[in-house]
Amino acid sequence: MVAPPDNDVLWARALHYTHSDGSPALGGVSLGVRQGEILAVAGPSGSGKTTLLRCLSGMVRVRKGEVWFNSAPVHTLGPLARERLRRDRFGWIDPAPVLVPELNVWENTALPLMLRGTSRRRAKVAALEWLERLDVGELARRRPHQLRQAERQRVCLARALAPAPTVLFADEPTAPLHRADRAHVLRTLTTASRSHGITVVLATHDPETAALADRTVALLDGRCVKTVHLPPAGDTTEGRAACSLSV
Ligand SMILES: Nc1ncnc2c1ncn2[C@@H]1O[C@H](COP(=O)(O)OP(=O)(O)OP(=O)(O)O)[C@@H](O)[C@H]1O
Repeated sequence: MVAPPDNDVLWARALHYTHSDGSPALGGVSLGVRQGEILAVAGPSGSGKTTLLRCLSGMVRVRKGEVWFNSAPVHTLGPLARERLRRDRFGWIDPAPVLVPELNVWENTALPLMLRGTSRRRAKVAALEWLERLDVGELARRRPHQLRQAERQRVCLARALAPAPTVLFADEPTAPLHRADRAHVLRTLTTASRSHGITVVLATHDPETAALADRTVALLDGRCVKTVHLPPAGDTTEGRAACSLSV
């Protein structure tokens, strides 16, 4: 077993995954994600994006292949160790906003921090800061059922960012949003990632969303078909769109 290159925070080699009913999902995916990078995983519906994120984050154990986080072999960890890794180092955003209905907005946002051992007081401060950044600070005392879908998704984003995860996995995070909300949420996600050095693995089938990433890995039928490298973030939008291919 050979450890991954030092500059990759996350690294996968020859990942295979077949669902319990026999449906094939990944057929030998290899990739590396650098510290602080925003990597888009693009591809049509059913291409394996969600499954890849679930394997990389340790949510499911890969059937064949390797996943490394820094120098830790995630593929050999047991369920408890993977759970701890997800709690302490990773964040996750689902396509549909899922919040605890009995807790108000700031309590939902503070929850991952408190699970990590942060005091309720400090977790509340961090939660309120992130809710403000996402323009939902005034909703802090409301319950999830009192919010619009787009507001709930912003709360989910605040909840994922508040603990400053090393890697944030975002599975179609703007799927339930209108165009204007989508742009705002994506801007917040990319700005937060760059200012806090958070690595983001972003599954999307939307080319506009993928264009915000530093690099895109395209999947088709569970296999990587190409990698698109974009110029550094300081370049113009036109420059970023003119990407190079390294198949
Ligand atoms: N729980 C499951 N049981 C069986 N097959 C599944 C399951 N989840 C996904 N699949 C199948 O695995 C393949 C990959 O699915 P996956 O959800 O990873 O793709 P995706 O690119 O994220 O798609 P989408 O954009 O629609 O979410 C598809 O063929 C899908 O039908």
